[in-house]
Amino acid sequence: MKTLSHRILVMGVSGSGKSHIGRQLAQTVGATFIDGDDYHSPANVAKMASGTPLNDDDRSEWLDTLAALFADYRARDASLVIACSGLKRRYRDRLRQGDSALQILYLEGTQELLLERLETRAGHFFKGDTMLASQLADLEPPDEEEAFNASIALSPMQIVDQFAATLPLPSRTLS
Ligand SMILES: Nc1ncnc2c1ncn2[C@@H]1O[C@H](COP(=O)(O)OP(=O)(O)O)[C@@H](O)[C@H]1O
Ligand SMILES: O=C(O)[C@H](O)[C@@H](O)[C@H](O)[C@H](O)COP(=O)(O)O
Repeated sequence: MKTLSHRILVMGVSGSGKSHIGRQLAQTVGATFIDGDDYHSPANVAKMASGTPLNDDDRSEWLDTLAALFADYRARDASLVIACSGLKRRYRDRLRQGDSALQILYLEGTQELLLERLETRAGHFFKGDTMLASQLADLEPPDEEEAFNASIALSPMQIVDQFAATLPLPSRTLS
């Protein structure tokens, strides 16, 4: 009996709600939650904390580590939600590794609302409007083929419920 499992990427710029909503989504669909930021190297964290945006090279090993986690859970038919900025299309293709079943939730918001969210968030290494501007500059928004797009003006549960409704039921078993 094959059980449907999910691999889900929650993407967006800093402050879009990836960690907060990704955690709630994982609970809703019965998946493990991994915050991609926990896998940044100390050098990357120090670089961002100093106000210097990451570049493609900085992100390379980090993306491969997260891609390996998706592949491991897929091989075990286990459900996983990863919160990861996934700013560029080629980053998301790297995380997907040809897994057409990988689902993407894209959290979209205005720069004003994003800044407001970053200001309300305490004790995070990622700060400042220049850093957010660099993220928005790097962002290649997915189209509707690639991702489900949710406005961060909605409540976390509204976003989770809307996205979860698009998924095949994870508990349904297939004979
Ligand atoms: N939909 C939402 N509505 C209101 N506040 C939110 C929403 N999503 C996230 N937040 C809050 O916004 C801040 C940034 O969320 P976070 O998950 O840290 O974003 P990211 O991981 O994308 O940087 C946190 O204080 C979080 O509690
Ligand atoms: O790709 C990047 O430049 C980083 O991953 C960045 O997008 C990420 O957002 C920061 O690590 C801050 O973490 P939060 O997104 O949780 O604010």
